[in-house]
Amino acid sequence: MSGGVLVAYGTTNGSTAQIAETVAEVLNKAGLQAWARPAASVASVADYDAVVVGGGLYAGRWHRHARRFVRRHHRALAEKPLWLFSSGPLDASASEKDIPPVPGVRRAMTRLDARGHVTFGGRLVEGARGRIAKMIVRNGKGGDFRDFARIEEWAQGIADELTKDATGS
Ligand SMILES: Cc1cc2nc3c(=O)[nH]c(=O)nc-3n(C[C@H](O)[C@H](O)[C@H](O)COP(=O)(O)O)c2cc1C
Repeated sequence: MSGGVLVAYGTTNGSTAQIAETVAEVLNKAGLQAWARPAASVASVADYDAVVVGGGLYAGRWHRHARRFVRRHHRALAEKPLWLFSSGPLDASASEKDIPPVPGVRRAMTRLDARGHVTFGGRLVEGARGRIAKMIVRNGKGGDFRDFARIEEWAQGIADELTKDATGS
């Protein structure tokens, strides 16, 4: 590994960004170079050895910046080790069972031959942007359902796989 790992994310209220930062931190601690970046800010993925893409879920779809990212860079992504994650459910379900990718993300996985996908719980708290978001919080249905132990464990799996690729062992 020389070019490092890009962890690109699409977020509205910042919680997916924090998941991406955590993934990058675990990869860095494992001795890989990794950077978490907003998906909309990435001009090219050519210089990275591997990519992780994450998006918050909105109305059954990935955040539009994550969708655009995989569309725009699909040729290059198809050639690299790639993992995807989604962040959404505002309950404990994502910690209790494996939640499959939404249809659009499943299609991206197949097209790009992604190595894995996981759905993490989401977060929606006071100050969230948007009318519906505010309504959900006001009705007491918000909260922080991100499971950082699970996020770290998933990221460690990526680190192990990339290290194995690099050493050939
Ligand atoms: C308008 C709206 C629609 C949402 N739709 C979904 C959904 O379809 N599936 C889901 O699991 N979570 C859904 N959520 C929850 C968000 O995905 C969750 O809050 C997530 O953590 C947001 O990520 P972000 O903070 O990075 O933007 C929705 C939230 C809002 C406000």
